[in-house]
Amino acid sequence: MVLNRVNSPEDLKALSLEELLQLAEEIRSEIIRVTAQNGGHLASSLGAVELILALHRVFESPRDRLLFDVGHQAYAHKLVTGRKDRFHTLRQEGGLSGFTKVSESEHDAITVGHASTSLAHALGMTIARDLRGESYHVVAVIGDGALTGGMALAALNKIGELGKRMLIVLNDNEMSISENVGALNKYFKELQIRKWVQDAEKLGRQILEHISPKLFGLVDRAKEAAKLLLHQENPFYAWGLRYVGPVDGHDLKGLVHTLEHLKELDGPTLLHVVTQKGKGYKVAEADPIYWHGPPGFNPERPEKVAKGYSWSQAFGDAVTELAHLEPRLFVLTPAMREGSGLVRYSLEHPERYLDVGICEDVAVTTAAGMALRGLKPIVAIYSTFLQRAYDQAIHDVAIENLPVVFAIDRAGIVGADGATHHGVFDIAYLRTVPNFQIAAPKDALELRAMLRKALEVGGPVAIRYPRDNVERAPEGVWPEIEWGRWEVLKEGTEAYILAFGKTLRYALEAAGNDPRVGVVNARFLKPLDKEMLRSLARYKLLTVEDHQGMGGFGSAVLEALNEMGSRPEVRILALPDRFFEHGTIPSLHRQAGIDAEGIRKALREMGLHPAYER
Ligand SMILES: CC(=O)c1sc(CCOP(=O)(O)OP(=O)(O)O)c(C)[n+]1Cc1cnc(C)nc1N
Ligand SMILES: [Mg+2]
Repeated sequence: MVLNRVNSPEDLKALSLEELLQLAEEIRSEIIRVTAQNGGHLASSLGAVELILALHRVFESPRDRLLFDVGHQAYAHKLVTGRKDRFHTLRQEGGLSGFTKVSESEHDAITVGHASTSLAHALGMTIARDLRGESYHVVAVIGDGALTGGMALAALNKIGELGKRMLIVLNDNEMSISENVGALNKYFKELQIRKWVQDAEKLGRQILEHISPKLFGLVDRAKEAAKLLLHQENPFYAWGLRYVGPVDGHDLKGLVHTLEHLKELDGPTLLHVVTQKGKGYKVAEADPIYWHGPPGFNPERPEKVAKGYSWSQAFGDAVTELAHLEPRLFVLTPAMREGSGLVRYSLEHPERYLDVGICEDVAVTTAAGMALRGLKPIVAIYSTFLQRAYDQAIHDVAIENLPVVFAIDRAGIVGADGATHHGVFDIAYLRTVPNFQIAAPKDALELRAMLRKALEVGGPVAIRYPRDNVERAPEGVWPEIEWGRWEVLKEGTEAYILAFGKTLRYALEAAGNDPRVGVVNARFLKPLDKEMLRSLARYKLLTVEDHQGMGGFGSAVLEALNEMGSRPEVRILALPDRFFEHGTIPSLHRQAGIDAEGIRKALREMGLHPAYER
């Protein structure tokens, strides 16, 4: 096993080409083995194996800084930078992160999980390097999907202007999670046609050199002139970059040769490599969408695992039906068609569906444009990724009180993707924005009711729901809902648990059949149901939410009680002021004290000991 002899990137330098090729295969097997047991970003990491080995062969990490955009394709990087013995802990609680993470290794140049940040990071590093008179290399690997992000393109603009030495490697596999979108993506495809031209040219060159070196010189000069013409419209030239490629991203020998050459060049260079997402694992090559991030699987007989019916699917089914009832409805996604449950919708309503690419800011402001011209847009977006469009939500939607619905998926702790992906800030960052209304349904029926009503109430409405399974609601059923009204699910004589969203299940479990403890489905956070809150102010109150405590649902309840001059005993159960790493959702909820056990503990502390303890 070659991998056994690799404990740092330094060890790659001593390997022969055959050993490097052997190492690539061993790394592929290890990625498959561990992802099969832990789940993870399989296809992206399989596609980047040769590229990562070539980079570590040519550059000297950690002196040279290798940046991986999103960081989900970097499993090979982890394996050759001293973490192979811990690789089996990938994405497990207390184990290796599924992305690169500065605090995890000196070889991890940036902490990532959100896309399109690598180029601005690289820009900053080259400025720091030059200002401090240092001379290391800065290399940023960015996928074709991540390059659809506005901050990547804006950083390119600056990189090209400053002209500082750096290498940008565009890892082009024509895929985001779904098929990639955008004009640049189309252009890359054309360039790849040129790749076949290059291959033919290479063959022609060999023949010519064999026949007549003179003739070869003539043709070579003609080719250079043509190339200049052909490349004129190459946008990377307009961005002030040297463009090289496209080259085969799985040709380890060719990559090493090219990188050795590019390493010597000054200024910013973009190397366009063409890879196959899922390379080396038939099922992942055939279906890079499912195998982008599969849950565990049997590596010998890899089959798709049928997941339960999720909130995302409940949302997708609801909007697919709703579009038949409301012709002005339009659904937008920032590159998360599968994740947001929109495959069915996109097939049934292609003319009212838009994947803008990995650019949440564009999704929100495009929706604002649609709303200004009479459509009823719904932006389907993960809580964590909505953070990328906060100003757009305020500046382009809320100020004019536009009718844009935000279907916020993955609201709350999300599990193995960890701190970069937990959706635990959206209540705080939306609640303070005038005109925004915020709700959280208790089940799929209530989600349908809220979505339909949200299209009528006007103004920006955020409906948040968790990463979880949910009981399917019958098609065609659209229950009524009293907008802004909470729902008492269980009466109590001494205390009430006010639960927002997913934690309602924990509240009901904790209250059990204790007659002293009532439970409220506090499904509207803005507007808060102040009438019911006033009526409950004579009881002890316990709020519980899957969100940061600061600025969350509990804060809103306290502010409202203060406004009405009520001073009941109130306890807030929410996430403490720290980041939560990767782990299972139940375990992280337990750590945060917002699960049924945490609620029981809080009730005891409020003097409501369970009967068996009295
Ligand atoms: C992991 C994750 O959350 C990924 S990986 C990915 C596709 C990246 O495509 P790229 O071409 O860059 O890489 P490839 O997989 O190698 O093809 C997306 C959209 N996401 C979700 C996502 C959405 N929006 C933002 C801002 N960041 C992320 N990470
Ligand atoms: Mg890609």
